[in-house]
Amino acid sequence: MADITQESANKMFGGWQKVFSHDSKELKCKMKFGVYIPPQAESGPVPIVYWLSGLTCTEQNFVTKAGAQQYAAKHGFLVVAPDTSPRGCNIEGEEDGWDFGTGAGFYVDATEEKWKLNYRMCSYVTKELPQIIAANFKVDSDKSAIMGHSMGGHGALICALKNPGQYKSVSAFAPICNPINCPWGVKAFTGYLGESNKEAWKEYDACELIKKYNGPPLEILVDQGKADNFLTQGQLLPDNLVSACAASGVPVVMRMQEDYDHSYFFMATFMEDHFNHHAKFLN
Ligand SMILES: N[C@@H](CCC(=O)N[C@@H](CS)C(=O)NCC(=O)O)C(=O)O
Repeated sequence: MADITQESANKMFGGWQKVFSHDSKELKCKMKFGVYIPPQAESGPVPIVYWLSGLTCTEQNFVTKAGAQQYAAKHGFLVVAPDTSPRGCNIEGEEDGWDFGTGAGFYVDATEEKWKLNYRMCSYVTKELPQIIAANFKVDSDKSAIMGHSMGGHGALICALKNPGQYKSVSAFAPICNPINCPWGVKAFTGYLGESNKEAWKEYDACELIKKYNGPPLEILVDQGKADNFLTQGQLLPDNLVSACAASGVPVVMRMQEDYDHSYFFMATFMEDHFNHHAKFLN
């Protein structure tokens, strides 16, 4: 294995849940990521599913709480779960809040002076990490999918929309659908991309990117809990995604789930459906 260090390994559903660390060239710091290696990887290259987590998460939240490994084992998918931001870069203000800086990279490549050296999560997820996975695991990179939760749901949508063809399918749980119009997104984009450059903001907004998407057909699956406190606070704006998809002819299945909240309990409940969705395009 080149350039990555195994931090942990646990046998699970016939495969292995592992965590690796490495020195990221994009982020210029040490990063960790989780990899579930399904039993099928012993006999040949397998498809890859990338998972992007939400605010405050590390690579651990998905690994320990989503219950996804059983479905990855069933379908034979390698599942990669990176951290949500650079860590320990000693940038002034990095640790001041839970919705900006550490744990809140927002999957953008920052352009503001203070952040632009390290906060390059878009390039990390779509370029550096896929290269590392291809170099170190028995995978078929042409068969990649991406999914995520909340800030990571936003990340999954924009990664798929900005890189036509790189991901065969995309899905999300409670994604931040329209960050340029919600408080979390406005705070993050102001900080990372600058207050005045609204055109740059649009390059990281799923509702804006859908308007100009011109790649292979994408069928988006979204689950959203109706009892999600961040839905009521206007952070997620799923209706805006449905409208943007309708206007652009991009198919989206938006499932509003009665009584479910924003947590991993909600996601674990519907995780199997998301893996079945990706299996339609990866197998
Ligand atoms: N910072 C708030 C909320 C943060 C939050 O809900 N984060 C979501 C993603 S937006 C999450 O996945 N948290 C970690 C977990 O539930 O394991 C808190 O800690 O109460």
